[in-house]
Amino acid sequence: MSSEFQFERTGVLLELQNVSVTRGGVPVLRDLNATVRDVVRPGMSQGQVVGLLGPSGIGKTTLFHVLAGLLKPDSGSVKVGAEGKPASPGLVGVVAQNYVLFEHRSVLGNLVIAAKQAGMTGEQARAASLKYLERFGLAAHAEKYPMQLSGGQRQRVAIAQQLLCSELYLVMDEPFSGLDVIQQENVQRLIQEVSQTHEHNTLILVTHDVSAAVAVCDTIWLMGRERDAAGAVIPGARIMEEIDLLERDLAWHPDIRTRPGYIELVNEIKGKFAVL
Ligand SMILES: Nc1ncnc2c1ncn2[C@@H]1O[C@H](COP(=O)(O)OP(=O)(O)OP(=O)(O)O)[C@@H](O)[C@H]1O
Repeated sequence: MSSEFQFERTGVLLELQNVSVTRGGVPVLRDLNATVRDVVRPGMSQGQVVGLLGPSGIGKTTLFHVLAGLLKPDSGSVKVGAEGKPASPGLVGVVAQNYVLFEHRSVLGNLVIAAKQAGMTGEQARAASLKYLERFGLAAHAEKYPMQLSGGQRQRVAIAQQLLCSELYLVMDEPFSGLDVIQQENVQRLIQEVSQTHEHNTLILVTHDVSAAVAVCDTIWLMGRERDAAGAVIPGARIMEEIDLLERDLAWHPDIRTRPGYIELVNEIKGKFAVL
């Protein structure tokens, strides 16, 4: 099936080339290759949402650190943006699972620091921060401290903060963890909104949650380990399969969870986990 939406995948925005990481003498990631291309949609500012999925212990967190520029691979490279710069903390925003914020500063203060870090003057930083607070439905909480926020509000502040201080590219660790279905749908909407604020915005979501990933992503990377001719597992994870949800017409639909093909794909991926 092909998408009912018009789109094209064009220039490379992220490239993992032969990335290998060994820990304690054991290969965790082995010669891993993957590419994110710019999704171009006529008349729309459309970003990219990639889900990084795999069974527990496969190496998702390790790859998350590599993508964030926080862990240098033993060999290979991660290049981001149209200019192919090496991934580094200033270029890549990181939304960790615990939504790290400065607890002794207000919500507005947290955002202003991030914006200044990106080189804005005080006045510009305040204006940009107020814009994000408005966009993320947080304007009424500007003067509150992080401990006075709900989990969902903290997550929105953390995303806004990272959007303010990094260029075009966010990695998020387990954004759906511990949420009920309604909260998941709110986060799903927020992710879609963020991905549509700038054409080059790319979000990479590291998650265990297959249903949520299929609901929100345009591409899924499935991590797993290869087997040798005798059937023995070869140490070190690779990206075994890239699933294009645009081609399957399973992206950008607000009613995705009820569309034909959605449940089938969720089950197909869960079935693959067992053998990865
Ligand atoms: N600092 C470390 N030293 C040695 N081994 C490590 C280290 N960090 C991770 N590992 C090993 O690397 C492998 C991958 O771990 P990682 O945390 O990346 O997996 P994961 O897919 O994120 O797991 P989960 O889904 O359970 O969080 C595991 O076998 C783990 O034991």
